[in-house]
Amino acid sequence: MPELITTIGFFKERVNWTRCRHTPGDKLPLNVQNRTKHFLFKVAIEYTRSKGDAWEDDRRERYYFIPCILRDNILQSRVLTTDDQGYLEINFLDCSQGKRYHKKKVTISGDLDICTQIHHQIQEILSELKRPKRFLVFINPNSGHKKAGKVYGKYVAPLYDLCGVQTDVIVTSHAKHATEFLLSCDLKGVDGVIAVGGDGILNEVIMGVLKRTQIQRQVNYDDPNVAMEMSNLPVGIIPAGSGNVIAQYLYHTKCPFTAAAKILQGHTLQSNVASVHMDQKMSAVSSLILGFGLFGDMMKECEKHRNMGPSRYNVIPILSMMKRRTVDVNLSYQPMESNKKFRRQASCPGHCMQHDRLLKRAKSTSDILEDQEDKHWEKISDRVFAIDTHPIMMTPKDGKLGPSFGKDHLNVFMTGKCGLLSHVTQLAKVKEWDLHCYNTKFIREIQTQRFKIGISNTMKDKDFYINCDGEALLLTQPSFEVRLHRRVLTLFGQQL
Ligand SMILES: Nc1ncnc2c1ncn2[C@@H]1O[C@H](COP(=O)(O)OP(=O)(O)OP(=O)(O)O)[C@@H](O)[C@H]1O
Repeated sequence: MPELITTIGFFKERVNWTRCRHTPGDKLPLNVQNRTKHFLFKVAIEYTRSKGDAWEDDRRERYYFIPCILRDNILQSRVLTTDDQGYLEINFLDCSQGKRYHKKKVTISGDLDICTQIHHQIQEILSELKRPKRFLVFINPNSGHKKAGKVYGKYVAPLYDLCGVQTDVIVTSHAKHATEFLLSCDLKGVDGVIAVGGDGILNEVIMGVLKRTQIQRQVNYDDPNVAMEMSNLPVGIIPAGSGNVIAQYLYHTKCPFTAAAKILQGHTLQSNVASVHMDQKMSAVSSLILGFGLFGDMMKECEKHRNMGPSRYNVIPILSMMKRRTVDVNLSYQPMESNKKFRRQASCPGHCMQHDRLLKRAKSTSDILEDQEDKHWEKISDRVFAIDTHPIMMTPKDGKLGPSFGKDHLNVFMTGKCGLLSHVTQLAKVKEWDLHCYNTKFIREIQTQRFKIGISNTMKDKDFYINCDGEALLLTQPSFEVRLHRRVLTLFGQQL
């Protein structure tokens, strides 16, 4: 048995830590108030911390601080006995130190019946929480530092074992293995799919889950005119890759234990994806970033240097910037209402900043604002370095840009001609998620749910790439189409 300290705990406030008084010899009262957001103890407890603590030796007549366990943070409990004495061990998630979770254990000692009663109440709470019980897990041994398997073994498997969660683990043997597997496997009884690795393996899982849903519901996902249906099988990511951007968005940290715990807690949100269509096929889906031009080239270079590990992302982008090239593109898009309003404002006689900006743009580019044949598409021809969009939109939050899931449109950013220094400065601001990072004269912003990009005839013999969630996708024809599918993807995680 662990060493125990006898205290009486009074937990009345909605705080993580609260004051409790030691009263030796008091009979253990049972009062577990668990019906609200917090799991509150009002019991005499004997308490140990998993890490040593200064007050461990001091057993009498003083105040102690004991964690109050949030209902959502209970992991597991069990009753232990020695003669007439009962011990109740509760494992829980401590989130008192920032955004990361830590596993902690509290041991309550006292009358066996009372311990058993509390244990049953905890089991009741756990069943009310309706947490996932079984996961299908894909580990990409090639991700990041090639340690995804170790990460899973160290941080995830022990937690799920402790909580009695069943896992079917597949270590991928080749690229696209996860997608292929998900299209044909039996998912009966599976409450969620977990990718262990980077954004690339997550993308493969998402592709598999979404395609499977469309096939089951007879939706022709290859046709960009057709909206995809929602997949309600949640997908989670244990960060073990190089970038781990989506994990940061969903769990607010790149800590694999925290990600595993948050997936276990079972909170989900609906997210968007953008489909990429070429050659009458859906070539890819993006749930994070879609970048044509500079970011496509950059990702192609990064892939060539995969042997450098995650440090490739520090070096290769600089080299790619030095070699940046422009592309002559024809972009067609279906404008959102806000774009139409923007156009109306420009045609009115009043003076405003938007008015001025649009007039300048009309003079300097060959915008064709209204396609007579199909009035729902507008066209722009321009020479650009990059065209990017983010299915998880970045919106203002606490003085920076932060992720927003499930928005009703895509913001498409076209980076036009600009000096190298200005471009580098702007990208540095994007990296910092500065509020004004796209607010510069060489970037044009369009709001749309669908757009097409065509490369001008003079450049058709060159290779171009799309950065799709960190993977480089080669253009197999000189044009492609992108369509937003709103809230079709269920992800484990929470909006900040
Ligand atoms: N067994 C495998 N062998 C080789 N490649 C694989 C295997 N399993 C998956 N892949 C591919 O590895 C690529 C990269 O994986 P992943 O994104 O997980 O790691 P990463 O690139 O290091 O991380 P990040 O995307 O966060 O930068 C994916 O495109 C995936 O197709």
